[in-house]
Amino acid sequence: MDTICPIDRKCASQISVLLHPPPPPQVQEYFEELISSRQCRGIKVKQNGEFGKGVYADLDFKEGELILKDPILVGIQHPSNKIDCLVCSFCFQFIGSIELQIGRKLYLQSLGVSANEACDNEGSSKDFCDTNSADEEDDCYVKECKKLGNCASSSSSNGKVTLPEALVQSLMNGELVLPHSKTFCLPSAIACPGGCGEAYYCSKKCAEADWKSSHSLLCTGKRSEALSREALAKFIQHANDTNDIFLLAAKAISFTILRYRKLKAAHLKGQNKHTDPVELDCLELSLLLEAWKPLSIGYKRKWWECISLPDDVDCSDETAFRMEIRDLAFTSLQLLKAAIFDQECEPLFSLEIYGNIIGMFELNNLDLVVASPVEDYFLYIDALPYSEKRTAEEITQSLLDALGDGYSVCCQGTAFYPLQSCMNHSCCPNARAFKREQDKDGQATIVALRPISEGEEITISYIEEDLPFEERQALLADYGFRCRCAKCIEEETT
Ligand SMILES: C[S@@+](CC[C@H](N)C(=O)[O-])C[C@H]1O[C@@H](n2cnc3c(N)ncnc32)[C@H](O)[C@@H]1O
Repeated sequence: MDTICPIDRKCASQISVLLHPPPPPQVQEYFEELISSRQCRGIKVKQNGEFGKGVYADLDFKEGELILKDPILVGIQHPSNKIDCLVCSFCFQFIGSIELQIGRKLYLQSLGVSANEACDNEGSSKDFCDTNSADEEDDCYVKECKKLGNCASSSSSNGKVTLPEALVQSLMNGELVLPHSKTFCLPSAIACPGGCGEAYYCSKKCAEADWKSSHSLLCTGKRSEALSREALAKFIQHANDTNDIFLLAAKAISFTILRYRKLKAAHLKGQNKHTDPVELDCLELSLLLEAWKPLSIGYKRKWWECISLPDDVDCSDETAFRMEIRDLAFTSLQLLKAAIFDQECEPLFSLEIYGNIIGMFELNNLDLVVASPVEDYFLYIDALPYSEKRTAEEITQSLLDALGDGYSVCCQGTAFYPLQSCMNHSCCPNARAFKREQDKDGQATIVALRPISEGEEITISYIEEDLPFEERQALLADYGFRCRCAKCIEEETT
């Protein structure tokens, strides 16, 4: 395949500007605004530390204290995890009800839907589910669930106990209310306003925010703003078959295009529409740079250059391996281009930018994890006083047996967090990403591991920090660097 990307050459100068971080005062201003909009107190981003940017304490923190809650800039739930957990496609909190979570999973299980098959449903269109009623939303979800099942193989031999279909249906449609489930109330599932039947939300606010942020271009439903829904379905299918990081890259590109369009509309409002073509080019580039700013801040390298060599690839095959990764990215990019290309944002469709976006995720992303309320529910039942527990278990035990180990699967994905991604690594960190009892969505939550004094750098560990020195360095090679924290420097020299 010819992997020369014509846009790389055509837009070389714009690409170079996009890949150059904005000047320090602009970066500083961006972070100050971001920090003031977050649930955090006393942190600042400094740009010229030993390892480039870093986050520093602006106040003293006590051990266990919350340092930062960082909302996601772009994130995805892994497609294979969608069978296990129904979560809001914007904030990633669990939605529906305990009954729906369990029923949906048992239903898909009974159809033999495997993780990969669950991803194959992308692109199928579905009537718009325009309703506010929780019951109707759930019913609408049941239909979608059936469709997910229909396109999967129907071999239901998964070794788990199967329950009567009517019981599973009654869990999904809300007819069966499980004992004590009201203690674990979840927001109703609201269908995507574009009608894709793929995205669900915890609230209209999240549905609108996702639509405006990126989903309007990436929705496969009737109201999609994509150039071609068929092309979009092909792009999604390719990502599901190869690497779901392409779905996240598509979100980053859609996010930038939509921001660009909004900025341009605001700029042109009330202005002379007949701007000189040269002026218009300059204007478009400066608006694109502004739209791209939240992503320009992230530390970047090209994906095929920074990805570490898998164990099963011999060193002598390294060049071929990196070329293969580059080819794969190029194929994905061509599919995305056919689906959502925007001439005014052409540089975003260069292989150079696509590779850097994915490389940025590779080097900066944090695992997106949200604990399952279904696990909490079964633990709660287990902890009830003896007679209450026995009564409840007359209904719940068969469900637990049918779910098997899968009852506790949490929401899993990957996300880019604008402030957390500025935190440097230390093998002796003073903070960590840690979800507390009350943290029910996908935001990154950073808490102090020990007292931190004003002025100290806030560091987290990207890996299991208690491993021996060489193992730590090997793991950090996946993040593209050799650790030079105090602990590593000391251990290297002794
Ligand atoms: C997630 S970014 C952290 C923010 C980054 N310093 C920046 O300027 O954007 C991770 C990158 O920071 C640098 N880094 C972080 N911790 C480090 C450490 N302990 N030793 C050496 N380099 C480190 C590496 O270049 C790494 O790839």
